[in-house]
Amino acid sequence: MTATLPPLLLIGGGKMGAAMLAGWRERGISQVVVIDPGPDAAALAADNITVIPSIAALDPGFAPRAVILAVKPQVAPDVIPGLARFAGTALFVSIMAGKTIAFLAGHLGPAAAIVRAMPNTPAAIRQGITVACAARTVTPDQHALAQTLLGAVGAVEFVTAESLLDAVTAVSGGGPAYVFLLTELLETAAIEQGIPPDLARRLARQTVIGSASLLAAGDDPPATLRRAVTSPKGTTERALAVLMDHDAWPAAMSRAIEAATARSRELGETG
Ligand SMILES: NC(=O)C1=CN([C@@H]2O[C@H](COP(=O)(O)OP(=O)(O)OC[C@H]3O[C@@H](n4cnc5c(N)ncnc54)[C@H](O)[C@@H]3O)[C@@H](O)[C@H]2O)C=CC1
Ligand SMILES: O=C(O)[C@@H]1CCC=N1
Repeated sequence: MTATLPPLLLIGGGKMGAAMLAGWRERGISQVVVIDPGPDAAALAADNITVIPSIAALDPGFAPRAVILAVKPQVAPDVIPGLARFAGTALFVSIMAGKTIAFLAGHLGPAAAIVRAMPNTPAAIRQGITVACAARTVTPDQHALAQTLLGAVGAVEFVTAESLLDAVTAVSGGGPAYVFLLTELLETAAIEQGIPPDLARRLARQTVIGSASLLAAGDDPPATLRRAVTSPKGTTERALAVLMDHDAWPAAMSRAIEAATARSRELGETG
């Protein structure tokens, strides 16, 4: 495959790092070095992909055009200072929850070109959505590179207000977890009503898969699709009266998103 991506340095080859790496491979990579000390990281090695345990093992001649930070926010203070030498030449893309552009610039220097981004796990099948915010130091070419790198795993939206990233982290960053919890709860409730566990699992799973596919298949808003299920005086209406009670799902979802947004801000300040 013709390489379309320049040399890249990926810090952290865990769930999100590996998902992005897979997306980049589809685009055609020239060279990617992955730094990850974890026992599973070696499995990421492939043509044009080298895995090393620490920056100390990096070939001093390697000149990445972008450094992608995909470690946990708590690890950031240990790894970022060692990357400052690339700040004059490389774009930095961080997907770490909470960690602000100012925090990164504090370690990399005020001239560093930094994009803070928040993807989500459907990135693993190129169905993710990422919201990104670029520092003023990012050049148009680097902006385009960030779009390409993040766009390799799904849709990308750039925003100018970085403060939105905390709420985005709560909504779409963590969002898949809420959908999976819904699937788990549906299965449990099915079993409570006497449905055999195997069938309960398949019902819950395929209902979520089918519903998401229906959403993807057209332009109808979710409320329209919901109403299409809800026959007047029927069964769904009874269930929705419970779930849509103000103190039930609407309040719980608001509280959940508020709590996650606050935690993202906290991660920015402490870790
Ligand atoms: N999991 C998710 O749904 C999402 C996670 N994120 C963010 O992505 C980042 C990574 O999260 P995950 O991939 O879920 O975590 P993960 O735990 O799967 O991956 C983190 C990787 O970093 C490696 N690592 C640990 N110390 C290191 C070091 N000193 N140098 C290099 N690598 C090191 C670990 O071995 C591991 O492979 C986090 O900052 C998280 O906030 C962003 C969007 C969604
Ligand atoms: O839970 C977390 O902190 C990360 C950020 C969004 C999804 N997972």
